[in-house]
Amino acid sequence: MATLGVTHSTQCFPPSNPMALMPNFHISHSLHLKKSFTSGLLSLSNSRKQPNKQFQGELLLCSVATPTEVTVGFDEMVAGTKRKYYMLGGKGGVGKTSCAASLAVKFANNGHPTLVVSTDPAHSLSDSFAQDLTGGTLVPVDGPDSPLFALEINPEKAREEFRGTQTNGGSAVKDFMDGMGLGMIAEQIGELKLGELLDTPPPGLDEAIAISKVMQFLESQEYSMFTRIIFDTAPTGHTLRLLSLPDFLDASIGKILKLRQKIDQATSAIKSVFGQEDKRQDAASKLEKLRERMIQVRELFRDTDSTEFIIVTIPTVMAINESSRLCASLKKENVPVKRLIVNQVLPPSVSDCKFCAMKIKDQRRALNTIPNDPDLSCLSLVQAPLVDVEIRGVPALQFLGDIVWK
Ligand SMILES: Nc1ncnc2c1ncn2[C@@H]1O[C@H](COP(=O)(O)OP(=O)(O)OP(=O)(O)O)[C@@H](O)[C@H]1O
Repeated sequence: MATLGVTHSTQCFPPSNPMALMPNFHISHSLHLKKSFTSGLLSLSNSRKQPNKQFQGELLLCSVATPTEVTVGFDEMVAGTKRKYYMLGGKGGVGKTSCAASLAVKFANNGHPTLVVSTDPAHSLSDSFAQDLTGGTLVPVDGPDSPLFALEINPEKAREEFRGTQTNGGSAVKDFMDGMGLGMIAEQIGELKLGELLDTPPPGLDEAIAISKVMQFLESQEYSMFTRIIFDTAPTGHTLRLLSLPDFLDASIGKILKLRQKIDQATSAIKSVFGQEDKRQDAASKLEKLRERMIQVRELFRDTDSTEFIIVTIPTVMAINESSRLCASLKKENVPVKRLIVNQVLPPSVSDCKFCAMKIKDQRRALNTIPNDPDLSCLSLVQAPLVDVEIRGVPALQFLGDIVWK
């Protein structure tokens, strides 16, 4: 079956020709979409009769400029059977889920048993795969050649465990100290933000716990088959908070535990009177566990051998600016980032639609800011076209994946 495809080049900035930022769309017969994903993609239905016709518009020939350039195509992503983690993040609504799901399908079709996980509280993986993935367990996705499983993890539910720690631990410590007349130490603990930590968990904690839960799953034999793990993360703000969270928690929990230890030692003779020893121990060990998990998440995010953070954006100045800030924060935190996906790029218009012409111009203007951006300019740029149907279901994701992941 001849179906539509769109080819484009993977780019690296700065370009030799900064104007050469419009995508080069080709029609190809190379895609074989399973089932019937044959709608008028890219409004190019007429061109189906003219395979290999190259569309109007400038070639996207942003050449490689830096001598340190690393090839970051799909070949590099797919190579090897050692487990790799890909985190996709960016502004809300830019297409993170569509890109994450399409990457998962592509890995699975290239022989990798793959797990795609959503840690965004507003899940859309189910919608993307057109399959019910709710329930917090691994669900097999029908269609790809190798096993593909998806998991929508409920970050709030994952936090319940920690909520338990907050309630038990908080009241146990407070009651205990009130009873002992240790108001001064209570104040000290207050300064250590114990109350804050226990009453209002810092932003990013939900997602960090969700990620650490997935990592726990993955340690078990049952899940050892997965060689590619993709995280569809929550929008940028959450990611930024998540990145700084482990250090904050590490320091706070560490101080809290140290102080508790001191209190426990000082009052060991009479603390059994309060009958809360078990509860306190439990709270302390949960806090300790939480700290260990946060350290694990921090290490995962910074592991250049196994992890890559991929920024997804759209060609608007606002989204690109936000991506730049995200990129700067990721770099500052030593999170490996090499790729920028610019999604929903309009194909050059063949009609005399004024709105389209204006929109294309506007997108081009936004795209032109990338080569001059100090943080984004060193990333490898991949452009994905805006298609004229919603990307839903495995055949559609396979189609998108073959465009984006080359
Ligand atoms: N290249 C594209 N062409 C056409 N539609 C697209 C494209 N990419 C994404 N979409 C559509 O845009 C909508 C939002 O996409 P998606 O859910 O992947 O974004 P998101 O960044 O994960 O959103 P959120 O931040 O809300 O989780 C969906 O309806 C999706 O089908």
